[in-house]
Amino acid sequence: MPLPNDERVVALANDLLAQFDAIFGVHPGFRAAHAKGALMAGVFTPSAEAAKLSRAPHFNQPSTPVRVRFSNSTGVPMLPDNDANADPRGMAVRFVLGEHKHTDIVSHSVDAFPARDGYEFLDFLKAVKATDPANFAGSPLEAFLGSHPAALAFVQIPKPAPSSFARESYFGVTAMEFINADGASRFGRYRIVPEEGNDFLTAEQAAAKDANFLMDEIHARVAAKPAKFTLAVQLAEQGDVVDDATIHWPAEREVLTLGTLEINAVVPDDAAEQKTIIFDPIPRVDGIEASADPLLELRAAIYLVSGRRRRSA
Ligand code: HEM
Repeated sequence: MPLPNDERVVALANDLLAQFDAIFGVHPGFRAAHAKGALMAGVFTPSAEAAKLSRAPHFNQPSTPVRVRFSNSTGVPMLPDNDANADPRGMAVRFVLGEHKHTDIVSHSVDAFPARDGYEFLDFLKAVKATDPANFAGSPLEAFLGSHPAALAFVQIPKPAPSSFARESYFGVTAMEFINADGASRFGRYRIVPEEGNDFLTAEQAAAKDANFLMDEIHARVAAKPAKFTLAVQLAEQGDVVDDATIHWPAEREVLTLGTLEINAVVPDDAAEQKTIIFDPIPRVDGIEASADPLLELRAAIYLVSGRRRRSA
């Protein structure tokens, strides 16, 4: 997972990291975003259709071990699981293809993102930091949302707390390019859907929960029986915009099942492994390429910078 060659991307990643620090505080040894999480182990089994879409190894071999990290939003490591700022939740998946060989999916629980690129996201974060929620009228955030419809739509999407990390759906948001053994290519966006279906809490139910209810629940659930998800991909048609995460494709686009994720074990040295593992939004595997969405290269840079800082703390 190298840093991009483009110095502007690396500089932007550092500016964004500084902005996360300004909003959430610096918490050595933790992620600058999605700081609180739980790391699990499991296995991915592909569907027969997966190999027709992509020649990537995990879509063509019988099964592949995975690491899965569920997380709360924000860079606050002790954030209560029932805090309204803990949504969207995160789900990061690593397909372990060999020693030092892997490919990842980094997804969250809304099918949207507030900004088209990192510069716009930085402006959004600056407006958040400069705004007192108690005095929203006339604030920098009100002005930003008034002139950025995708950001307004993102903040207005309901984000109820799930009853379990295993009762929530997760979305890759940015498009990837899938290439099969014949060289045929299709663009698509990942979605990860729980086998037991979505289940959300009302605000009153969430308020009655304790601060670690989701972390405790997923540990207990996985110790008792596997948590299962369907990995799917929404496929773009000719002419769909594939390099802008703020533009949605029509709901009727085909959704292809790629396989089943079965999470069946708690990682013994959870805290230490969470500190070490750095998920990568760019696939870096034969058969799946990053689209030209500018969020991808930028995210790869900031996850690496944030991850190296965490490891050295
Ligand atoms: C400009 C856009 C974005 C920025 C600047 C950003 C920033 C960050 C940072 C700094 C981290 C911590 C990385 C680490 O220390 O390992 C992180 C983690 C994460 N982000 Fe983003 N992010 C962006 C977009 C997104 C999008 C579009 C999604 C969902 C599709 C997403 C989902 C996540 C998740 C799930 C994690 C936790 C990964 C883990 O468990 O290690 N982010 N993000």
